[in-house]
Amino acid sequence: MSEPVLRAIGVRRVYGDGTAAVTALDGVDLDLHPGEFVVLRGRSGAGKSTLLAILSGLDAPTAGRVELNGRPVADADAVRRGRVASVFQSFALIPVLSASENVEVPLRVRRVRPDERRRRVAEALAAVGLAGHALQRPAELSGGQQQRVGIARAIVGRPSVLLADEPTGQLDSETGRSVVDLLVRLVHERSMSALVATHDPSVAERADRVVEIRDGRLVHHR
Ligand SMILES: Nc1ncnc2c1ncn2[C@@H]1O[C@H](COP(=O)(O)OP(=O)(O)OP(=O)(O)O)[C@@H](O)[C@H]1O
Repeated sequence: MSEPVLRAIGVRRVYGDGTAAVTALDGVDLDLHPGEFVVLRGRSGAGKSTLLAILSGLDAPTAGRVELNGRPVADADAVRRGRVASVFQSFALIPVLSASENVEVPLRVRRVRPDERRRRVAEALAAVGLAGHALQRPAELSGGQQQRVGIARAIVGRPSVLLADEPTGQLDSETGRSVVDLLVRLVHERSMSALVATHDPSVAERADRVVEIRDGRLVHHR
C-alpha cells in the first residue's frame, strides 16, 4: 500500500487539569492514505471534533504527534500552505462575499496571483457543479449549494488531505447524499485523503474504511 499522507501517532488530548481534566483522546493512532475516504464515527462527545482539530494543526495534542508526509504538522503551517483543508457542518462561508469570492479566500491568504486565482476558482466551482452561481452570495444559495461552495473552497488549494466535520449535518437526506457523492468522487479523482466525522449512516456506507472513537481510542472497523 502507498505511504500514508497523514499520520496520528499516540495522540492524546486532555482538556483542563486536576479533577476537572477531560481526556478526549487517549492514544489515537491513524494512517490516512491517498485516495481514501475514511469515516470517523463516535457518539456525541467522543472526541471527533478534537481529533479533526489536531489533524488539521489547529489544536495541539497533549502528547503524541501528527505527521504530514513524514513531517510534523505544526502551528497550522500545513493549513496555511493549503495541504490540509476542512469542510464544516455550518459551511462557514462569509455572508457578504459571493460564491467565487468565498472560494478565493484561501488563495488570497497564500498570495496566489490574480489571474491564477481566477482560473483556479472557476475550476473549483465547476468541479462542484456551481459554475453558473459564481456571483451569488450564500443567502442566495440553497443549503446544498452553500456546502458545495464550502467544498470548492476546500479543494481550490489542491490539498492532499480533506477533513470534514458532519458535512451533511444541516442538509436534508437527499441533498446530503448528493454532497457525499460529490465528496467521494473528488477524493477518488484527485487522490486526496479524506477523514469525515459523521453520525450519518448513509455517509459511512460510502466509506472505504470506518473508524470509531470509543473511550478516547480508535476502533478500526474495516
Ligand atoms: N475546549 C474544551 N474544553 C474542555 N473540554 C472540551 C473542550 N472541547 C471539547 N471538550 C470535551 O472533550 C470531549 C470531546 O469533545 P468533541 O467536541 O471532540 O466530541 P465530538 O465527538 O466531536 O462530539 P459531537 O459529536 O457532539 O460533536 C467532550 O467530553 C467535550 O466535552
